[in-house]
Amino acid sequence: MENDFLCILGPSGCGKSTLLRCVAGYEKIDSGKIILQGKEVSKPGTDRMMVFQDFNQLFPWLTVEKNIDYPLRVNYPKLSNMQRKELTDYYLELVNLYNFKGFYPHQLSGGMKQRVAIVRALSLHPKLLLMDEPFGSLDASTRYKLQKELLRICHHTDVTIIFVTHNIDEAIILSNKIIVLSKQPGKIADIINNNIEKPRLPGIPEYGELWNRLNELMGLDKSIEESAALTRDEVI
Ligand SMILES: Nc1ncnc2c1ncn2[C@@H]1O[C@H](COP(=O)(O)OP(=O)(O)OP(=O)(O)O)[C@@H](O)[C@H]1O
Repeated sequence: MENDFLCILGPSGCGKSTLLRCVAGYEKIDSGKIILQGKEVSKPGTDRMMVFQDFNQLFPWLTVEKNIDYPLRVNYPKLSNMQRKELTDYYLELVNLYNFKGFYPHQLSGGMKQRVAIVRALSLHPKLLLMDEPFGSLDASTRYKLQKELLRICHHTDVTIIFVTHNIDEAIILSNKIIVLSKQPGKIADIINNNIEKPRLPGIPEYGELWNRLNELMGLDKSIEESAALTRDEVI
């Protein structure tokens, strides 16, 4: 489906990244098939672009602008310089980084690098944007800002996102649908439609109910209240 947001949620080591890498075409699968719009996936392609957790996925020797321009030049050689520039400018404006186009990756914050990586992937107009814990290395407040930013970006594209996370809150805040994997060996524990109205705030009763259900499906033992208390204690 176009413009869908699917989260793959599961505890550490259950095979979330492996599943995503299979969809990307990076891994050989032992059995079964991955079909995208009627075609079997057998190798990587620009119809499925990946964004990783690692901040160092940009080319360090190229400016922000050139980081977006280079894949466009390689994959769409018929685009003129002007067309590529228009596309690059459009995507940089989409993530409010136009003024940073001359910067090199080492001059950007982690959150800014991830935003460049997201629009670099989107500029190739993939059907699927595959995201492997892209905000996992960010502090809580930047992570929250980028989650909101990602939802905003989604409104401007027709891409479908498959987003891997082990963070229950992240899955609830972002997704329309959640595939829950159980502990290793990972099996699909359930597929859940997430229809909670946005903005999804932890105080809403449906939020707490879904949180506890996901937690139980993942085979974890803490309730949302215990988890919040733990976080408070850690902060104190
Ligand atoms: N279906 C599978 N068949 C064979 N090996 C698997 C399968 N799923 C996972 N593995 C192996 O299990 C290990 C952990 O998998 P993976 O990194 O995908 O887990 P994860 O859920 O993404 O973990 P984390 O959240 O800690 O990143 C890897 O070595 C991977 O090769």
